[in-house]
Amino acid sequence: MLGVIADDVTGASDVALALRASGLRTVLYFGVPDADVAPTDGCEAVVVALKSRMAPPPYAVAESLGALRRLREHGVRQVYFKFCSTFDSTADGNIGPVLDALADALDAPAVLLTPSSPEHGRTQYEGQLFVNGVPLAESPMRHHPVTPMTDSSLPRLLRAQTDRPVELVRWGTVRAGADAVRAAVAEAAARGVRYLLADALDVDDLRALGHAAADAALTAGAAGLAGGLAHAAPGGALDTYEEKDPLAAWPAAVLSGSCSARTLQQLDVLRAQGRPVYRLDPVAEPDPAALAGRALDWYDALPPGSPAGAPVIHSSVGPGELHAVQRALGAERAAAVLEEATGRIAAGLVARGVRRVVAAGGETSGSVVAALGITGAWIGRAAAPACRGSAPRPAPASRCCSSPATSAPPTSWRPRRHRPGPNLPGPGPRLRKPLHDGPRTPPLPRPLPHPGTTPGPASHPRPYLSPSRRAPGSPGRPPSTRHPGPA
Ligand SMILES: Nc1ncnc2c1ncn2[C@@H]1O[C@H](COP(=O)(O)OP(=O)(O)O)[C@@H](O)[C@H]1O
Ligand SMILES: O=C(O)[C@@H](O)C(=O)COP(=O)(O)O
Repeated sequence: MLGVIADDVTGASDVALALRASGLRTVLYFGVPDADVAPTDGCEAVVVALKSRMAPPPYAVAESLGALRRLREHGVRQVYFKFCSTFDSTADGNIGPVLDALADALDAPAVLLTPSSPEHGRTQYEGQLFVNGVPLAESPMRHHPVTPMTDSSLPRLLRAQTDRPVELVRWGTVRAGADAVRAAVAEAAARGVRYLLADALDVDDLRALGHAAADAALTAGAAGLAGGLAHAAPGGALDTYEEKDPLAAWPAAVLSGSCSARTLQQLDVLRAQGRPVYRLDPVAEPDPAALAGRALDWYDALPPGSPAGAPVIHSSVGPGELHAVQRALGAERAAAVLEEATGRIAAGLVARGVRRVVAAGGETSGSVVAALGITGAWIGRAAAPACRGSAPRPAPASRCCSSPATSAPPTSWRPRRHRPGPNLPGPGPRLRKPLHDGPRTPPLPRPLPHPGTTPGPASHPRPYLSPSRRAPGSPGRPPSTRHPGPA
């Protein structure tokens, strides 16, 4: 069984989707599963979503090792560390430190890795990372609010984060197939090389790499290589999806904290459709609870039965406005205020009857999932490229987390009509069984208390919020909101 440790929520759902699309019955946990949960019953792949991408390295390492321990207790022998296809990180980490810790724990001699994910427009050639054909440092990722990427050289980026030797597996070797890659890895490992960044331009390259790493204890990368590994994995028999659409017809809302170029395009489309749109302004109101309160007041004032479509609450802005906010509040504080406020808004919307939350942004989705107390999910069909539907437990809302970086251009995406909170009937539709996977699907996992939280169904993963990222007086985590009816 394959175990995946992912550094954020959207990355985790991205990789889970890649595994599911390759036919592996895949379960996704938000946070490290509790010790007495048997997440592997009936699963061929288990994904643990952490919120460690932007945390201090020691926290990211500890969380990743906690996830590894739990996965191993449940029979996982092969581990994939999922990081972002745009290598989102700082010079301190967290990709290098987490790789080092996992490689030591698994006694992995040399680790094959690549952020290449051609399905999402990411390719690696001669160790350079391209985003839709543009070098990473020239792509919109250079403006990321927290991890701006200003270098396209993957060896240079990784070497800044680890002392261990890093080399490339060049495209010619990858193209020569799995045996050639295996030989190159063995030869490099014998010379003491520890990380091999593999070029990959298309799905055939990723499959060659997946087959080459089929027996490796540790492999790493984005969703692309995970798909290659799944292709090489035994099992993979789950080839049909139930046709039911779990996301249809329930009250919906869109929450966006991503400032990616793609998200801004998507928001433009929603505005052009005439949807009610509310922008969070953390400079005008830096208290997360009050900021959330203002947004919920706006939501409550929407006319009942508005045909305009699902309302949108966002903080997404282009680079100019982003820098203005960050100058006023500091980048970390702005992010912390907005993440906490967005979690509170998600909880408030669910309390008002919203049952479908579309969340844009990895950190943002992490806050939403934590605030809603969603602890695990079976993976369903992609609602759109890089936009995942899942059936969560406990189930205050169905959700769909979108990775702005990898999601589809905004063409026809159209959440259903908005039905405002005050006039809603009681509980929304219930999820009677895991969606999509049909009769062979095992029962959903029990709720997963995060280490350090009170065990039991009311607890949920605690996202990382360092004291410096918390707004003054903020508890660091919004209160959990329970579904008004049974899950
Ligand atoms: N207007 C804003 N000003 C400052 N920071 C912002 C603003 N809007 C969003 N952010 C922060 O930027 C970060 C975006 O990260 P994330 O949600 O992971 O999106 P992405 O998937 O695009 O990386 C979050 O921490 C979010 O709170
Ligand atoms: O690999 C990717 O690009 C995605 O799976 C991913 O990690 C998305 O992160 P966000 O852009 O923060 O949503």
